Amino acid sequence: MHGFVDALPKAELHIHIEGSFEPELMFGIARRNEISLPYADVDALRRAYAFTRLQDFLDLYYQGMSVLHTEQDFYDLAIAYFEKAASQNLRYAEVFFDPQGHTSRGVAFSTVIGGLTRAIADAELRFDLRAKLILCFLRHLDEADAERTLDEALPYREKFVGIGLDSSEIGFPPSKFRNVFRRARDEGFKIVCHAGEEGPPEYVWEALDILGADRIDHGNSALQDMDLVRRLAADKMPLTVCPLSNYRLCGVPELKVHPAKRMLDLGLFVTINSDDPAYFGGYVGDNFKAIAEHLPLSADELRMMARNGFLAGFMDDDDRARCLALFAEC
Ligand SMILES: Nc1ncnc2[nH]cnc12
Ligand SMILES: [Zn+2]
Repeated sequence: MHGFVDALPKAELHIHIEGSFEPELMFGIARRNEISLPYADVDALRRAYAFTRLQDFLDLYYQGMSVLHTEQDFYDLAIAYFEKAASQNLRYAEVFFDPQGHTSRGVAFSTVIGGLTRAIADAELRFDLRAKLILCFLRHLDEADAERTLDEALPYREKFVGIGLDSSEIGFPPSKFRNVFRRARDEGFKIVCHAGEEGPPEYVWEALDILGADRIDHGNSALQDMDLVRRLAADKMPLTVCPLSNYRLCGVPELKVHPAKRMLDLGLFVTINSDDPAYFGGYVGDNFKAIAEHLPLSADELRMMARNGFLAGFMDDDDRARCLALFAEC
């Protein structure tokens, strides 16, 4: 099964670039910027990656990203992700970034987007991997902050395809951001939203009906509401499911009870993604292998989920046809 998974061409639509920050690179960049991290070494930092819920992880995620300052730092972060993911046959990625996590520390928006877009251009040449950016608002901040971030981003509008919503979920419903997402939609951006990772099915309804989401990031709690399941299935709404993330954040006690198989059986449109691979112990291929090992999935189901990643990507029809042709051989 591992050889089959290795050979599958993969797309991932749910990867936070700041969550791909491996401890070795983090220490290297911290040293370069003369910043000290509150851990003795890489092993001590990795030992801290024992999470019981989303917020435990987010606390370390924001601490880790705080060593990123220069355009080169963002380039190094992104090119390392592309190189690693390409080694697992990643061919297409839509990459989230959290500008407020950087601009709030005095790093210019142009520095962040400059480094990321330079890495995307190099990844295409070096790894035959195409990537696009999705700008995410932090939902623990207020809507006015998201509005200011959108204003700041609009001069760079050609450099990203969508707008998303991430960070702490419970207590921060999508409806809190209805105005800024209406503006983002009117500006022509695709909309994605983390919903149902830890939060209730109502947040998934809000992402659909109030934000107008084109995809739902996670969506696990939708399984608690059969009307919502029927709606998601009828709309062929893509769910960007993240098995190792759910396991490491204790959303599921064991991978063998991960809902990916149940979602497929209910007719949902499932894609497989890594979320924050440096923190959750695996890149996109590792996520496919984890579910292939622990769930009763057929080769056809694994292939379908890999194809779904390309079907749900925000790319034009020619690019999609080129990507889907990769499946002719597997
Ligand atoms: N899994 C996740 N959920 C919400 N916000 C995030 N930001 C980075 N990873 C996240
Ligand atoms: Zn995420």
